[in-house]
Amino acid sequence: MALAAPLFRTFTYRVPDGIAVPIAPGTRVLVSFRNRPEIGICLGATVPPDGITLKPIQAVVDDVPSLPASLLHTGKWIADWYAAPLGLTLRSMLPTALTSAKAPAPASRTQRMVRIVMDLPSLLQREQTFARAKQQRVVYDLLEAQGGAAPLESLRIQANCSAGVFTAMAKRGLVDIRDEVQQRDPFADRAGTLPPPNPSEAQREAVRAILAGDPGQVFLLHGVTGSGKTLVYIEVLRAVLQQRDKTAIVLVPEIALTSQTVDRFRGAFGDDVAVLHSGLSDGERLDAWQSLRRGERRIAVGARSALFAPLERVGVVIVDEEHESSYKQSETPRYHAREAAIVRARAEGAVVVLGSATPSLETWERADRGQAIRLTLPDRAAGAQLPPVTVVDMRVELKQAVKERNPNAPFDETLGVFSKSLLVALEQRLVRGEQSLLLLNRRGYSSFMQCNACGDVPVCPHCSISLTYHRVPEMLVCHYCQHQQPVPAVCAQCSADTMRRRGLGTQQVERVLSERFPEARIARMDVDTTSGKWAHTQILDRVGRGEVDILLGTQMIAKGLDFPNVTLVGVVDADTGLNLPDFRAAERTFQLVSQVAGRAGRGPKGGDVIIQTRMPNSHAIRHAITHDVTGFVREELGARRMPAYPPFVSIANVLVSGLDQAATAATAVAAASWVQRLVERQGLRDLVFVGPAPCPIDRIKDRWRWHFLLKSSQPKLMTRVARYIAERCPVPKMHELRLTVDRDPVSLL
Ligand SMILES: Nc1ncnc2c1ncn2[C@@H]1O[C@H](COP(=O)(O)OP(=O)(O)OP(=O)(O)O)[C@@H](O)[C@H]1O
Ligand SMILES: [Zn+2]
Repeated sequence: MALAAPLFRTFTYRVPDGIAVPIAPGTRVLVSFRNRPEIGICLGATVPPDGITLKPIQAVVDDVPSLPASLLHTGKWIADWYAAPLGLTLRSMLPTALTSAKAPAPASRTQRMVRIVMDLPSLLQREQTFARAKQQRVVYDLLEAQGGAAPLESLRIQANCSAGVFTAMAKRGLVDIRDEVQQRDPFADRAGTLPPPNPSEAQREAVRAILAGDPGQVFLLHGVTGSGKTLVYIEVLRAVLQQRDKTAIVLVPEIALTSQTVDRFRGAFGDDVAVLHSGLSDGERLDAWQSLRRGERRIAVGARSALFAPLERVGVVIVDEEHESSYKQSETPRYHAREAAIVRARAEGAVVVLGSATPSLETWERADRGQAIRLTLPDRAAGAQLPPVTVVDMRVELKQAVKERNPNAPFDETLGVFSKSLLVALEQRLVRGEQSLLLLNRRGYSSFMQCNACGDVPVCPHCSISLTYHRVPEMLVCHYCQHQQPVPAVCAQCSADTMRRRGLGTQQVERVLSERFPEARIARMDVDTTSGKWAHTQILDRVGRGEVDILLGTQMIAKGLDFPNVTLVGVVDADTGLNLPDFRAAERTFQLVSQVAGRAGRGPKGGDVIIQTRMPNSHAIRHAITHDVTGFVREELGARRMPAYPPFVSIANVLVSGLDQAATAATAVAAASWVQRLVERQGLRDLVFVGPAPCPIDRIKDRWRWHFLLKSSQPKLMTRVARYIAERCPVPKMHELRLTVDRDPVSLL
């Protein structure tokens, strides 16, 4: 039996009289473990060794196994491949309500909401209204950035103020406060979408090929942005459900950001769709799970973990935007949902469709090797064209601007933020009543502060990372641990009053924009404006209804959005991720820039893309400009051969962390030589070893971090070694030292 403990072993219990045998594998049973009631998952029967008294099972909880054979198989594969304890893995595949020996608490149905009732559009009005009420101003600005309404509790935490501030604002008639029944699952009753259009010949061809696939066959559906991949999915689902009487799983990167796509599935299949999203309470999640289990709903749509939907007779597993790194789980079990999807589909005899306009190098290679069939949608649907892309070299732009600048004029804040051509293009859109999207993948106001005299940069006391300057509310914030501290008036090192803000964040772009275009309706979408449960969906719905002229945001706005009235996409700074010390930096940048560019010109009005960069010659940017995936992949694959990186080798990142710097370093060095000895003893020639060294971010949340990398061209060997390390590598029991093995990591920071 498997129990949810961080141990690489299984447990044996006795089946007492009165409980029917055999108990089917995948069945939940109640046992006593460490003197506490726990839910265990039966794996099978064994012959117990002589002379050992076994504890009895207390009860069998399921009448049919909670984990059917294909899921149990997938769980075992995940535990094996990613070197994770089986019990923890199986637990993470089931809804919380099913793995706790206690009943789930009912979810609270109401929450206190704050809404703006008095509009203060101009800066002057705001300065007057909030002359001496600084905290009220902060709350007001926060509310506005979140679309005018937000839960009181989340605002209070963000503004770091007392509840009295809200009461005072309500008294002044600025906001309204009331208890509202929490919006129920917004996917349960969203307005229906139009019936899907008729598929084009290219789409029909892809559907035919997928439906003709052998059981377990993997397809790469490579369709340019706006080519209508969703319609291909819908037609495949229709055939699988109606003609073959089977079920289906659809994975999307993040439900909140892909509400449009989800709406289309619901529009086509109505209540046959169970939407599994993170906003569900434990009870709601259980309901959804059971409706799938009983066969009342036949399509599970959700992020990563929807892969574990308890469906039987699965005919197809679709992974939309398969290149997204959110498919990798960042805690144990550290599985990649795309890879696990292939394993489950094989066990079910289902086909797999991996869809993307910018496929991952792993999937591209898989198709090159013949392990996936490549299907291509080369053109946009309904005759739309891919938008032309203009590049602005911001180095040249700035030089020019400085040269032309009138020394007597006041400092122009748009300098260095917007190029002339982007400003002109934005202006045109506003005049024509069209919409624009602006990407800047950095939240906050300024990325960091620096002393002009001594060069000192305030860093987080808990992490090796500079603090980001936030203006609303005004704070220095750590983006890794959420630590906040007041903005220093003088330098902590040299006491000079010369602290300057450097680097651009979304809050600053929003401010510059609203000053430059005071009449424009601007919405900002980043982590800070989307803390409310349905905030993402609300912002996107407003864009869809035409209530937003300019949507500004981080990578959140680059995922699958389909708004025909968006005729301009601007990338404020394409270089934010390009210099990260990670072998995937170029791939990520190429995908992000290509994806956001692909949001433009999806309707009959066409569209333009303007990309601002200081590195116009990097291959990530060059190929994104021409929408050239093949060109990018060819060049990037070349760079991954020497030194070897995925997809040419399998890698595992072994991370050692702990509270004491010296002990962490010593443990990492000892672990590395332990592995080195293992490699030598076993004569493992196909195992390359890099490190140990401090991680690029060598401290997060007070924990020091060291790592070393293992590379091998033999996945089986990697599985054995990774597991051996996770299970056996000695780690001293002090300073909270911890060793984790991250197989196929998506980030090396
Ligand atoms: N055969 C068709 N005829 C008319 N319109 C279509 C057809 N197929 C798709 N469309 C429309 O084209 C638009 C783009 O489709 P969709 O959002 O599925 O693209 P996509 O391939 O997922 O793109 P991306 O990768 O950029 O998200 C949608 O508005 C869709 O309704
Ligand atoms: Zn921190």
